Amino acid sequence: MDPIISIKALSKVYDNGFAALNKIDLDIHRGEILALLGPNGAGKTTLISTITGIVSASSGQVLVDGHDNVKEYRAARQLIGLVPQELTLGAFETVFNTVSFTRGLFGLKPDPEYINGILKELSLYDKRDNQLRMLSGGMKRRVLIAKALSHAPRILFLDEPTAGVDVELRKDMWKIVNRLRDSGVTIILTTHYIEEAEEVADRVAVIRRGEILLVEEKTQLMQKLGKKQLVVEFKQAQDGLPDSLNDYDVSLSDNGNVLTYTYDATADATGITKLMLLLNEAGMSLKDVRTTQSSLEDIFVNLVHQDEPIAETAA
Ligand SMILES: Nc1ncnc2c1ncn2[C@@H]1O[C@H](COP(=O)(O)OP(=O)(O)OP(=O)(O)O)[C@@H](O)[C@H]1O
Repeated sequence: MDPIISIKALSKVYDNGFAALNKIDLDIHRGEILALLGPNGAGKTTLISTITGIVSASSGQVLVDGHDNVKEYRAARQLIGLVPQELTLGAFETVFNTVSFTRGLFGLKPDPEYINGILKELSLYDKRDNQLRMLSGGMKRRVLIAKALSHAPRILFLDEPTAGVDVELRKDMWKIVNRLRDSGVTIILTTHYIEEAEEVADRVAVIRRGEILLVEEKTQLMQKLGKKQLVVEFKQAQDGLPDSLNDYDVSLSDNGNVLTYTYDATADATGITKLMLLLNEAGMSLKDVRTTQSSLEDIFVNLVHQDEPIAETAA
């Protein structure tokens, strides 16, 4: 199937000479949830802004369902809903009118029933006649989501949707994301909450210094890069390990009380059965055994912070 968004050699150099995107190539599949992960300043917002036409690219091309996002801006933009990171709303308009007006900007006929449905889903319905300036920050964020959905877009961009929002909104947001996904909407989100990406995304793209480091199915990424460890606790501390374990990636810790074996969980033979036999033969009695698996967060930190000092994390 054709990608719904096709990005080719996309670069952005800001007026001050800073290169925020460097020849990005990325295909976004129809109906997927793609999480864009990257440290602060990696270029996530610039990428989203360039695709949605808020920022102009320095070179390269973006096709949105076949429409060039510059030459056929209206056709491309029509397909896209964007929930920006910043609260960008007027003050005196009412909730309902703001959302309805945004729909009108896309050249669509008013549809109060549809708009009211969105407002209900976002717990904004009883505030529909309130002026925006009367709303709390969380409620304003809900209005931004309602605006983004006002023209029933086929593609939804969420830039840091849950940064600083309360638990209720986070839950509502994932409910909406799931409903949209079930109806075939493609969703691209940036997040600092890696466990969120781990939970909701189908694919993960890691971006660093304006370059895509990798883009991969989440489950494959975790299998490929995720290491599994078997942790064995002994009944008695061990002075060292027998030679029979020389071929194993094992280490002793905790004053000889704990052995850790790192293995590839995707391999046909993990070596665990043999290892257990060898430990038994060596007379090493076990008190406890458990396994641990590296999370997407471990993988991400390893990837992104290779050869550079640890950057700031969560916004
Ligand atoms: N208008 C601008 N002019 C010059 N540099 C800019 C401009 N906007 C962003 N940048 C720089 O481009 C880089 C990428 O910024 P961007 O906001 O895209 O990153 P991000 O990955 O979204 O970061 P964060 O996670 O902090 O939101 C940063 O170094 C930023 O300082």
